[in-house]
Amino acid sequence: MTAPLTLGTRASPLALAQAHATAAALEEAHGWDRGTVSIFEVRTTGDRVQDRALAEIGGKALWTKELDVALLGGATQLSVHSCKDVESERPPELVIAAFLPRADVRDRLIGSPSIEALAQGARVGTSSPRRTAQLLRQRPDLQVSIMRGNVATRLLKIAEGSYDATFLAAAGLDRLGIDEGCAVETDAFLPAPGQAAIAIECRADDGETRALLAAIDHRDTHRAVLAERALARGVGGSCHSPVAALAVIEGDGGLWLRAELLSSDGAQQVQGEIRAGEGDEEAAGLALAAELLDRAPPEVRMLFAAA
Ligand SMILES: NCc1[nH]cc(CCC(=O)O)c1CC(=O)O
Repeated sequence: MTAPLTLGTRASPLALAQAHATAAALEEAHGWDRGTVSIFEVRTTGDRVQDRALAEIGGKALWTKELDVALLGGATQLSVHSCKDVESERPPELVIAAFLPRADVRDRLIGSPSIEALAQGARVGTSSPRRTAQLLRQRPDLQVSIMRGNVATRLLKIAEGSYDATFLAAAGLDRLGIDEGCAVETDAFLPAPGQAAIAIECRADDGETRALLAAIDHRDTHRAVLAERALARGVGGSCHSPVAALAVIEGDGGLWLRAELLSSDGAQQVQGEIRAGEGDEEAAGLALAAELLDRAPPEVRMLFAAA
C-alpha cells in the first residue's frame, strides 16, 4: 500500500459511524494499521438547511454534492454514503465501487407499539413521501406532517410530545446502538431503494482505489442495490415521489425484486415483482420500472415519469 487514503463523509453521528465502519473494514481487509484511512468531514446542503422540507429546497444531490466536489478535486479518494440518500443518477466520473453488508432493511415505528395502536387522528412526523403514503394507505385518519433533523433530534421530538409517532430506519438506529421502536414488516412498509446499505464511492478512473474497495464489497448487497437503484432510475420522479423497492438474494442465488409506487395519500398504488439471475440485476430493475409505470393509475404515474 502506498499513500494513506482519505475518506469523505457527512458529519452526523450516523454518517460518522458508517465512515468509521468503512475505514475499519478497509484496514482489516488490507492488514493496515488503524488510522491508515483518515476521515474528512464535509457539510452538505442537506445538513445546512434544517427548517424546510428538503423536497421544497428542490434539486437533487442535497447530501452528495459537496462530497462529490471533494472526491473529484482529489481532497478525498472515497465517499461513504447512506445509499438511500444517494440520488439514482450519479455523475459519470464517479462509481459506487463497494457496499458494506446490508443491515436490517425495515423501518421502526417510534412512539407507539404498532400502527393499529395509534389513536384516531394521531400526529405522525416524517418527511418521507414513501412512509407518508404507506401509513395513510393503512390509516387515512392520521395527521402526517414534516419532521426533519438527525436521528437524535427526531427521537427528542417524540419524547417532547411534538408528535405522537415517527418512523426511523432500523439500520440507522442499530448502527447508533439505539434500541428503540418496533419494527414494521416489509409487506406493509416496503423500504426505500437502497435503505440500510452503505455505499462507498470513488472516481471511476481511480483503478487503485477501486481495487482496494473491491476487497470489501459485499456481493449480495451490491446486487440487490443495483436492482433497486435501477428501479428508482427507471420510474424517474423526485424526492416527492413515493417509491419503495426491496431486492433480496434467494437460496439459489437468484434475485427477487419487489417494488411499489403510490399516490401521495396512499389511496392509489401499483405493485410488482420480478426475478433475475446474476448479471441481470439492473435490467430487471428497469423492466419492472417500465411495467409499473405502464400499470400505474394516472394519479400515481403523474408523480413519476413527468416529475
Ligand atoms: N433520510 C435520512 C436517512 N438516511 C439513511 C437513514 C438510515 C440508515 C439507512 O437506511 O441506511 C436515514 C434516517 C432514517 O430514515 O431513519
